[in-house]
Amino acid sequence: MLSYPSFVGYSRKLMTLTMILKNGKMLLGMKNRGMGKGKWNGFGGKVEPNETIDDGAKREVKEECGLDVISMEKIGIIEFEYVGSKEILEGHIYSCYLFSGDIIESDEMAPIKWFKIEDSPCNQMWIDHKFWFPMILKNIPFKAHFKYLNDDTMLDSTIILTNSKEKLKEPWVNVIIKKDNQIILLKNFEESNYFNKHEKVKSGESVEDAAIRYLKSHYKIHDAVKVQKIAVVDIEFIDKQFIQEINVFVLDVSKINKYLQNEDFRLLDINIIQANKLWLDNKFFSTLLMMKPFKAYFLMDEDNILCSKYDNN
Ligand SMILES: COc1nc(N)nc2c1ncn2[C@H]1C[C@H](O)[C@@H](COP(=O)(O)OP(=O)(O)OP(=O)(O)O)O1
Repeated sequence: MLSYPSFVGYSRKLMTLTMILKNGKMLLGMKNRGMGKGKWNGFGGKVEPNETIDDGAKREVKEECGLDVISMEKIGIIEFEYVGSKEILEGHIYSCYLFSGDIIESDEMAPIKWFKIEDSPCNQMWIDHKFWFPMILKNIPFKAHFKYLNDDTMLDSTIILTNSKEKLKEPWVNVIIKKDNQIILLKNFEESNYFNKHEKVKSGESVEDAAIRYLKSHYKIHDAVKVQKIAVVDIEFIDKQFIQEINVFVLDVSKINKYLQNEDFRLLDINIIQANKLWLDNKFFSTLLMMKPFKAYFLMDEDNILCSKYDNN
């Protein structure tokens, strides 16, 4: 369901961006002019007409921070689009762990500093950085598109992993019980993200049967209970070889009390859920509670969402 935009009729400008890394740190320079002025970034710029993209990347590193690249690896290609422009900036993104020489600040980039990866100055960097940097660290090839309204407002992002052999899908279920304006959480719900734990679908079992099994194992429910499948959510972790397919069912018990007698659960107001960190993102619960079937896709690095897409058709 993850569709990637195409740019027929657009011109392209080739650019490079090299992230220099060493011992858990990355080298960043503060851009003092032109594109990205006032932002910390890796080193790079436009590819010149008579050079290869790799050579352009090495030249820019030398010009902007004085270092000679000994070896580098291209990890991703990012297409940057600005609303209203018919030019795509095609950024070739490299990692470099082997280099020589001394750091020399340039007119264009100063100061230049090593930052611990976990202390990167995110709020003074391009918004897109946090979405693709995990792939640089884990050496996972990717292709991405980021659509900007202006330098500080991103409207849309798409990331696809380009090395993925077709990943296998692993079906799971989850059942949300809704009572009026409240959601029922089981005692073992994930405190951090307000969601009951998912249950794996057994081999040969339908997702519908798994949903009923899930309900029966947690609540005293009537055999004839009707659950409604509302969402299929594909969750791809960048470093796992399978995609978790969560089939999310909803059981609305607003008018039926008998299912919920003597149970060990907690009721949570939807407004409270929406004001807090939710399972996945802010849009998920509100879309779910509209009760119209939808599909969603999330690309994750541990707990961080790198890309999310909804398909409500
Ligand atoms: C739009 O979002 C961007 N995100 C990120 N992470 N990086 C970006 C974005 N737009 C541009 N960049 C990078 C790509 C290049 O590394 C530099 C821009 O290079 P510049 O335009 O300064 O190119 P130069 O050839 O160095 O420019 P001069 O002609 O001034 O030498 O930023």
